[in-house]
Amino acid sequence: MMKKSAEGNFLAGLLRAFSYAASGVAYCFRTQRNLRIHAVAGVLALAAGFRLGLTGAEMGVLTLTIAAVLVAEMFNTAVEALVDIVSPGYHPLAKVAKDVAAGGVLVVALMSLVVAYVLFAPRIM
Ligand SMILES: Nc1ncnc2c1ncn2[C@@H]1O[C@H](COP(=O)(O)OP(=O)(O)OP(=O)(O)O)[C@@H](O)[C@H]1O
Repeated sequence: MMKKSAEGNFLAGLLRAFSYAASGVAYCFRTQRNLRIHAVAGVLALAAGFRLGLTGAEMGVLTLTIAAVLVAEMFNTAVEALVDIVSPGYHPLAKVAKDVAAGGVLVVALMSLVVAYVLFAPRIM
């Protein structure tokens, strides 16, 4: 009896954690235009990958690259929210935090263009 209720608590906790995480994803999609643009670009890239016959490993690399861009956008959103709580007024370190988080998104987005070129250029040319 005790064991069953412990399992129930475990499952309920797991479900609760999942629903918090899902609401974080939903928040980002609702409020972040760049994330929506990146997600659409990612879906188009995956469709093009299937159409052009990328191998399984290539599709894996493409998927991980798309995920890296989306995750960077989400962490950027989290950093922005934290900075806005901690430092609603101007602070040079708040600027550093936001600029570095945005820079991380820029780096991974630029690298994703390189990955797209390496994967798609040989198929297209
Ligand atoms: N509290 C602050 N102190 C100092 N500089 C800030 C502060 N808040 C924002 N900034 C500067 O303004 C820039 C834009 O900040 P903002 O919060 O508007 O983010 P954003 O990049 O426009 O993101 P989004 O439009 O997705 O909310 C930051 O990158 C940073 O350089």
